[in-house]
Amino acid sequence: MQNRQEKISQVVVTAVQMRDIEDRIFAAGMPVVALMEKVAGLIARRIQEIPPTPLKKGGYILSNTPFLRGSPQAGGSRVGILVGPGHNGGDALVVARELHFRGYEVWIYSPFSKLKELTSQHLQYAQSLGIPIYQTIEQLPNSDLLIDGLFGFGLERKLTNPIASAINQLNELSVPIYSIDLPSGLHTDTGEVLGTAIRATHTFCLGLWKLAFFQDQALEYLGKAELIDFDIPLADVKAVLKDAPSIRRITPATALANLPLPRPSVTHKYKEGHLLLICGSRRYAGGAILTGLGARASGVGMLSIAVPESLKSLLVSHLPEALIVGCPETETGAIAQLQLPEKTDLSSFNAIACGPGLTQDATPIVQEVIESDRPLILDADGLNILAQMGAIATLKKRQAVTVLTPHTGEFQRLFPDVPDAKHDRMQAIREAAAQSEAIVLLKGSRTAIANPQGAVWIVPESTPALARGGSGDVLTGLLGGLLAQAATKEIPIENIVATAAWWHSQAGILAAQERTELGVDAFTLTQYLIKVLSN
Ligand SMILES: NC(=O)C1=CN([C@@H]2O[C@H](COP(=O)(O)OP(=O)(O)OC[C@H]3O[C@@H](n4cnc5c(N)ncnc54)[C@H](O)[C@@H]3O)[C@@H](O)[C@H]2O)[C@H](O)CC1
Ligand SMILES: [K+]
Repeated sequence: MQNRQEKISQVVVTAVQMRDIEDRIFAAGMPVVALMEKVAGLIARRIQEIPPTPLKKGGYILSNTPFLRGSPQAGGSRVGILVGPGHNGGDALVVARELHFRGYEVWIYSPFSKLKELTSQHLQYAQSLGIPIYQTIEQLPNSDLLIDGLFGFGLERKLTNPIASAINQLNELSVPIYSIDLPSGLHTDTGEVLGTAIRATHTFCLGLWKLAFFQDQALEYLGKAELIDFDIPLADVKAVLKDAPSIRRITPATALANLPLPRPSVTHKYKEGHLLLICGSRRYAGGAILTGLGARASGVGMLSIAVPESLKSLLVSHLPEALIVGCPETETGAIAQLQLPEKTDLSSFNAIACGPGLTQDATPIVQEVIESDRPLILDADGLNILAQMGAIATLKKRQAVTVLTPHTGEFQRLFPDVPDAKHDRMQAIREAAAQSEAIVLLKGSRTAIANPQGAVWIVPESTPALARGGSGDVLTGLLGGLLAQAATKEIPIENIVATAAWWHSQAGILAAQERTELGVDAFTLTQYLIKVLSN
């Protein structure tokens, strides 16, 4: 049985779901005022614990501000608290009061004339304590740290002046900003910037992860994100989420539950999955090698790689364990025809992964594998060819599972009529998966996966080091190898896809830690896959 904390860390909610969960807690008797006190108390404690971080703006380290280190009086830590009209502002005011009593030099910026009742009471008390309160941005004294409690999940509309311009000016200060719940100005679900938004160095997400934390467009505003768990009962989470298609963060515990894939002590290579990779062309030979090396790391029992004849010896030298199938090639050096060894046809394989480096000249091969009854991963040119065939109609005819692994550009070519993936990635992949009846893995800073039933899995951490040619080929091979093995082991395919995406990101993170972000070329990445498991 997973413990409560692990379960909570997998949940991702929308603003409406969060409000419904909160309402159940209040209806059950928890006083609003007590919950705010508890939540803000936890935030205040975390603020005092966090070591000073170098402030990065535009990629440059500006200063190493010694705020909140050691005795606040000695450090002279000055903390500015930004207070909005709702309960996000109320949280901020409780933090202000706590830090004031811990000896910090606190001031409050409260630009709104109308506040919710509880927020207004906390402001009144702060004033009675002698904490200075300012209404306009021009009056604000210097500070070592800002706490952003302007808006939380209650932000409904675009920010306008004067608050929008105040936020822009605050962002310009070379001062770290810690946001409460989420950076003010971000849409809680889409992560869209509503006019403007606070650029936080650190964000305390309250209670449950909100969807915005995994939307690419929000990432540069969030800084370092952490969950403040304030003991939301699991029963309330379940009660609210039961009918909604679930969105889950892939945690180390969930991914590692499948890794390495279980292998009985008595087995043989064909029982541990047989993967067929179809990849490469004279023009793109490296893609085939990288896909093969990704598959190697998966531990797949048997690996066959179909490439144009002229690439055969190259592939053999890089992957001596694989069966390299040299195929007749077009004048341009693409695979012209799949020529599998005698007594072998596509039904000999547990899974097929097709696409990296093929070029569009390999269209007949892609059509052939789509028509097969094998579990299939399509990537790169496999996706471009599918887009030309009409993705939705073509995929709906398949009998076996299909996994698509597009980046945003490929996604738009595949699904031109699905709402823009740049606006709301989760919604876009959900619709694409539902319409095509395929599993859709959308690559990005936070890769997300949807199944046709509407469930979504999110890779919660990654590294920009993976934004590099060939890194997707490695994922395709890895995923293919896992899928071929899973076909023999009754593990749900979605779990395998999520596991592969998590593993790939973790290898990037580990490689970047050891070699810097610049040192993670795709070949190096393949060498870190096993290290993720053996570390
Ligand atoms: N999740 C929990 O269980 C807890 C949440 N807490 C905190 O409360 C906020 C949500 O509070 P709420 O009052 O509902 O909303 P906000 O503070 O985000 O602000 C809404 C407030 O702002 C007005 N408004 C909305 N859009 C605009 C706009 N564009 N311009 C101006 N004003 C706007 C709106 O009318 C409301 O008055 C949550 O994030 C947590 O921080 C609890 O404290 C603890 C439990
Ligand atoms: K906020």
